[in-house]
Amino acid sequence: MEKIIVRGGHKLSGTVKVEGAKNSVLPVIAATLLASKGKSVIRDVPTLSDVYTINEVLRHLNCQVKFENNTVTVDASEELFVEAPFEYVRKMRASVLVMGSLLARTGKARVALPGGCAIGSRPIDQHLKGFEAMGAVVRVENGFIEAEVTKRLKGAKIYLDFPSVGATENIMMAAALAEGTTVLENSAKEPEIVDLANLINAMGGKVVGAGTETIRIEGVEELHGADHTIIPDRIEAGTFMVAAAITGGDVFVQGAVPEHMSSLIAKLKEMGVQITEEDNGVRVVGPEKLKAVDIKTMPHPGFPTDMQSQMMALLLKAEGTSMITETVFENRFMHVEEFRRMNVNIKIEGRSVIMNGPADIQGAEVAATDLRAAAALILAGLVGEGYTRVTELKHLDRGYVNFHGKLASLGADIIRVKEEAEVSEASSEKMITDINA
Ligand SMILES: CC(=O)N[C@H]1[C@@H](OP(=O)(O)OP(=O)(O)OC[C@H]2O[C@@H](n3ccc(=O)[nH]c3=O)[C@H](O)[C@@H]2O)O[C@H](CO)[C@@H](O)[C@@H]1O
Ligand SMILES: C=C(OP(=O)(O)O)C(=O)O
Repeated sequence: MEKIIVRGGHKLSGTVKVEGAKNSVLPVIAATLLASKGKSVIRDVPTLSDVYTINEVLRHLNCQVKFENNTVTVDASEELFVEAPFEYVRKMRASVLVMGSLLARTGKARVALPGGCAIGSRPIDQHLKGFEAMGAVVRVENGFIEAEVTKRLKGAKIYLDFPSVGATENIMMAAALAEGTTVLENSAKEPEIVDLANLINAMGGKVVGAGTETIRIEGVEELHGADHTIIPDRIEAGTFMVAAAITGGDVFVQGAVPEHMSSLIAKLKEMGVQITEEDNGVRVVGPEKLKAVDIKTMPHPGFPTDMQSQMMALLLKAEGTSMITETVFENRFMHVEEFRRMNVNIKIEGRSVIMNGPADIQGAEVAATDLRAAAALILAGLVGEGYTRVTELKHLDRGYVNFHGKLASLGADIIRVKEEAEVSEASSEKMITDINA
């Protein structure tokens, strides 16, 4: 098992470059299934375990997929298979995003039931409601969801009960090849939705209104491959902005798009963090003292749930009482228990947590409970007294490329080692002196 070891107390400075967005690339690769002609070339693809998983899903569905130099090339022109088995869906819930494209292309899709995960039960009823409205018959049998349509999907008017990101994406993909027009109301407005719509349009599709709450998709007979570059990852960018802020550092986050992060920028400014929008990125300067604020996660453009745990790390160091309310997922506070090992006092009250800072964070052995929790624990470790050792890095690798390496390049005292070879594999000169302290 691997672990990341971080020793707190270093201000970060320098430039860090943001990767392509994980939450964009997964639906975009799923959408390449829609192309019955030509190859799709997807650029700025991060080397994340989730990307390898979605590529495997496509290969399993009879596509040819190449991944080199941050570019994924997909040829989906052969007849497609229709089943995404449990082994992939278990690894990554976003595998369910192939369902809309498969159903539209082949008239059938079989996807293993995704089940819950550490952050909540995560049902997909809104995805299925959309497919049914377009004429599909949906069954759940033997642990699989099966959707089938006798002829072609038909455009429909669909209202989502909640602006679900995945449901908006899956329905958009299905509607792209349906007969007639689909109007999707109360759709998600995340930048990743706009990125997916841009790809579908580049493939010959007709999607308007992505990024607003009403999306109109006029179905076309056929789509072709396209060349598309993924937008920068606003959550990775936000995580490095918090890293700069928490250490009182000065970091340029290259590639960060401020318009994608207005709620985060507003909250960081309220806390006293200096943020300057520059050409091709944002510069973040952390203050001597951080101010406490309250945060409520919401669908975009509200505060992103995917930044909730990282903000919790930052608010632990703020002066005064802060409250975070999580409204998107019902169980996204698993990291609180791990933070408590670091000598901090966090109270959970229903869907909110309350903190009274600044905390005297102490290094500890902690385990990542999910992807963003992994990042948050490392962020806390950057300002902890002594060493923090973070395990369960499979979560981190789903969403961050070389996280420890990027932090080290900004001056953090951090290494990644095999657990049993903690000392011999340590590469940091600074840390190796008393790594077992
Ligand atoms: C790969 C990807 O892009 N993942 C992101 C996507 O996940 P994902 O697409 O799964 O998130 P959704 O927006 O669909 O889910 C938000 C909430 O709606 C509920 N829900 C969703 C669909 C449904 O049919 N029924 C239902 O009840 C979910 O359980 C959850 O409580 O958006 C989330 C919310 O911004 C982010 O945290 C994830 O990082
Ligand atoms: C929850 C997340 O991702 P996923 O939906 O892929 O689990 C995330 O990116 O924080």
